[in-house]
Amino acid sequence: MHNNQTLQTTGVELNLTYEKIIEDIGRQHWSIIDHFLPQQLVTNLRANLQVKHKEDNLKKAAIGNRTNEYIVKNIRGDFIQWMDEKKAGPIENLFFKEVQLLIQYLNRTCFMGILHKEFHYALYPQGTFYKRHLDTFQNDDRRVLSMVFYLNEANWDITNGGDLVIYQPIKDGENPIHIHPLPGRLVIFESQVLEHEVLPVLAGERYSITGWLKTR
Ligand SMILES: O=C(O)CCC(=O)C(=O)O
Ligand SMILES: [Fe+2]
Repeated sequence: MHNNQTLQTTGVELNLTYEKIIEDIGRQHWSIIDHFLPQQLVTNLRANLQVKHKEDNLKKAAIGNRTNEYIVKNIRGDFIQWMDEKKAGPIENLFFKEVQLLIQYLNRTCFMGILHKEFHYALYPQGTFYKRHLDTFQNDDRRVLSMVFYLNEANWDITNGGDLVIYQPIKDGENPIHIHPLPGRLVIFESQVLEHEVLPVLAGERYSITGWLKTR
């Protein structure tokens, strides 16, 4: 998407993690980065989510946009809470700082024009899933990149299920990519291009933060 000349003229310091994301997305529309967030931050964000759950502050996720929502249990079964950056505490501030650094890099090196972001915590109890969908179906064509940060316990076992499946279009058909929701892992993909689903959680509780980088 750019060359070193661009990097020099924009005065951005080369960052290999961000470069990998840009390169992966250019080639295949998605990227996986393990240990994107520091481990302690993952632990603290998970604790935040568990407290919200315990205090009954999570709401059943809905389909539709934020002003016109309806709950359809056979499409998605997760519980969510939108994050409010203005009310963020120290832990969430660290999270938003990490996201902002990536946005700055994308805007300066690839001129992606990302102006907004929105994130929510998500908890999938055992037995829940999110059927195949496109993230821009919710009347939101401003979503450019989808990001999912997995916050599962360190001992999360892949037999717990809850894999994210990304349906990568190929020449004659599609190639399903199975991604385990391992703690500390970030998955980032093009919201307008890739259909995906969350397979049923077979055991345990699946924790994450999901969000979107948006234009306009
Ligand atoms: O949690 C995941 O792996 C994906 C969630 C998702 O697709 C969504 O919230 O739109
Ligand atoms: Fe999605």
